[in-house]
Amino acid sequence: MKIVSHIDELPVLTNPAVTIGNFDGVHLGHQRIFREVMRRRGPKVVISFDRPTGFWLGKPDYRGEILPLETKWRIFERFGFEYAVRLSFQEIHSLLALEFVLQLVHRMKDPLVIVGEDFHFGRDRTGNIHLLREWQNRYGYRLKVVSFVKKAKDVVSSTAIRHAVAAGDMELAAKLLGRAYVYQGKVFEGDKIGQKIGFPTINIAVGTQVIPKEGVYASWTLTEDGWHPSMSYVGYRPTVHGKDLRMESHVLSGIPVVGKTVACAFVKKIRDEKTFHNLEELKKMLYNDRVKVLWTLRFYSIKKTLKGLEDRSLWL
Ligand SMILES: Cc1cc2nc3c(=O)[nH]c(=O)nc-3n(C[C@H](O)[C@H](O)[C@H](O)COP(=O)(O)O)c2cc1C
Ligand SMILES: Nc1ncnc2c1ncn2[C@@H]1O[C@H](COP(=O)(O)OP(=O)(O)OP(=O)(O)O)[C@@H](O)[C@H]1O
Repeated sequence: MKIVSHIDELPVLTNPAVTIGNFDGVHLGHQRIFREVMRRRGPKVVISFDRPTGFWLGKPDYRGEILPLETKWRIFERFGFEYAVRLSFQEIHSLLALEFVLQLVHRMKDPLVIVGEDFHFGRDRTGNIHLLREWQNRYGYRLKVVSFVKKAKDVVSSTAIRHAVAAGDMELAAKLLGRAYVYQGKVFEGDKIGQKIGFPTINIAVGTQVIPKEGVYASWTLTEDGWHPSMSYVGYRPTVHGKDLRMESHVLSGIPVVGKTVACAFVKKIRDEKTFHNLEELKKMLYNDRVKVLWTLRFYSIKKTLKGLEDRSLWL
C-alpha cells in the first residue's frame, strides 16, 4: 500500500473506489464499507487522518485512540487498499466540503465514493451524503452509501467502543469491534515487587489509546516471541501506595519476556481493583485470579480473540 500525505500526491487514478473517514478501530461498520470497496475492480483508496478528529477537536467524550496509530494503517493494507492518503487534521479541518470534493475529482477519473449513512466531512461537518448525492453529476463521481451496521440494540461506532473500553466492558467492545481491544505500549522497569511475590509483571507505558477501567483482566500479551496467555492489571496499586496509573501484565507461563514494546489484548474483566492489607493477601488473590483467567481463556484462543488479526507485525 502506498501512503501519501496529500490527495494530489496520488497518481491520476481511473475508476478508483474511495472511502473517507477516521476509521479508528476499523470496527464492524468500517469493515462493511471496506468490503464494499474491495468488491470493486479499480484502484482501492482510503483517505483517513493521522489521529481521530475527536482528539484534535478536544471532544469531551474522546478518551483516546482505539487502535495504536500505526496499526490502523497496517490494517488498511491488510484489507487490500492499494493507496492511503494520510491527511493531517490541521490541513483538512478548514477545507470547505466543496473544496474537498474538487481535490478528489482533480486526481481521480470517475471515482466511486463509498461511505456510511452518517458520513460528514468538510469545515464544521457541513458536507454529508445528501450534498454528495446532489453534486454527483456536476462534479463527475458516483456515490455508494453503505447502510448502518447495528448489533442488536447497540450502535456500532468508535465512540461507543471507547466508552465500553473505559467502562471495562471488554465483551461489548469486542462485539462492536469484531475482535478484542488491544493496547500497545513501551515496556518500562517497575519496582520489582511483583517478582518478590512470584508474579513478575511487564509494565506497559501509558500512551494515547483509551485506557481500560481499573481492574484485573483475562488477556493475551504479545511480545517478540508471540502471544502469551496473561492476566493484566490497570490501576493505581493502592496496596503498595502507588501514585500513578499503571498497566501491568503477568504472563501466566512465567516465560521471560523480551521486547521493548508489547501489546495486550483485553478479553474480559474478572474483578475490580482492591486494596489489600499486605502483599501476602494480594498474592493469595493473584492465585485465585490465575485460576479464573485460565478458565476464561479456555473459551478464547488468540485466533478467536483477534479474528485473523493476530500477526505480530500488525501490533508491534
Ligand atoms: C493480575 C494482577 C492483579 C493485581 N491486582 C491488584 C489489586 O487489586 N490491588 C493492588 O493494589 N494491586 C494490584 N496489582 C498490582 C500489584 O500491586 C503490582 O503488580 C505489584 O505492586 C508489582 O509492581 P511492580 O511490577 O512495579 O513491582 C495487581 C497486579 C496483577 C498482575
Ligand atoms: N455502524 C456503522 N455502519 C456503517 N458505516 C459506519 C458505521 N459507523 C461508521 N460508519 C461509517 O464509517 C465511515 C468513517 O466514520 P468514522 O470513523 O467517523 O466512524 P464512527 O465509528 O461513527 O466514529 P465516531 O463514533 O467517532 O463518530 C463513515 O463513512 C461512517 O458513515
